[in-house]
Amino acid sequence: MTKKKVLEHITSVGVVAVIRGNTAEEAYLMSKACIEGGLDNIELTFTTPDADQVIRRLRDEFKDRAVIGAGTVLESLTARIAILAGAEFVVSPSFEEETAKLCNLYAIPYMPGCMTLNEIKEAMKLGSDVVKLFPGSAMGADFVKAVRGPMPHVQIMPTGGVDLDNMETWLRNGCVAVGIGGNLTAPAKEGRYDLITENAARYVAKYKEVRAAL
Ligand SMILES: O=C(O)C(=O)C[C@H](O)[C@H](O)COP(=O)(O)O
Repeated sequence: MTKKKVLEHITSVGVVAVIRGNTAEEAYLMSKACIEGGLDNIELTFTTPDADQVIRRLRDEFKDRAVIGAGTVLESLTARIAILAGAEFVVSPSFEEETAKLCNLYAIPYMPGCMTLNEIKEAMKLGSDVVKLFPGSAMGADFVKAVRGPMPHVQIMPTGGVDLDNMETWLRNGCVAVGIGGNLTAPAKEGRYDLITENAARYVAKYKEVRAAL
């Protein structure tokens, strides 16, 4: 998929599943459960053991059904490994210039975590079409509304503490998408992947409902 199509897909589904597995198998099963629930933007984080192999496995199995990216990419070497494994987008908890350049070189969307206007500006100057607000819970949805005053063109995706209850406020304040980890995948602790599928379907439906009302 082209960079443009990946970004369109992320912002049209509006929800990114942040997958942080204790094992590679758990991360694979979490991702599969989300895709089965219609949440087909998968951010496979690099705290997961053998994350690159999980990305490759997901790409092989779901390449026509889902967009598979990499999360918790702390530096450009990890970004390159992720891209070689098939990652179609790259997410970091902070902004990292070398990673931005590397992603641009391979035409891969880079969504870095930003907490200040200067970080957002630097990320956009280096080609990030969507910036992640992280940790979203520490900043709050009012931050997004305020930033979009002077910068109405900025596309923000909050991550960290987003759930089914506060998602609407984030979207109403101007976010283009949200990233959701723990609140989506918690049932994996009891091996209840069926509940992850249900959660995923709820998040996708909620996004559609809120977007239609905006
Ligand atoms: O490391 C990254 O690149 C990340 O994307 C961090 C994640 O956004 C959060 O770990 C998800 O936070 P929760 O939804 O509260 O579980």
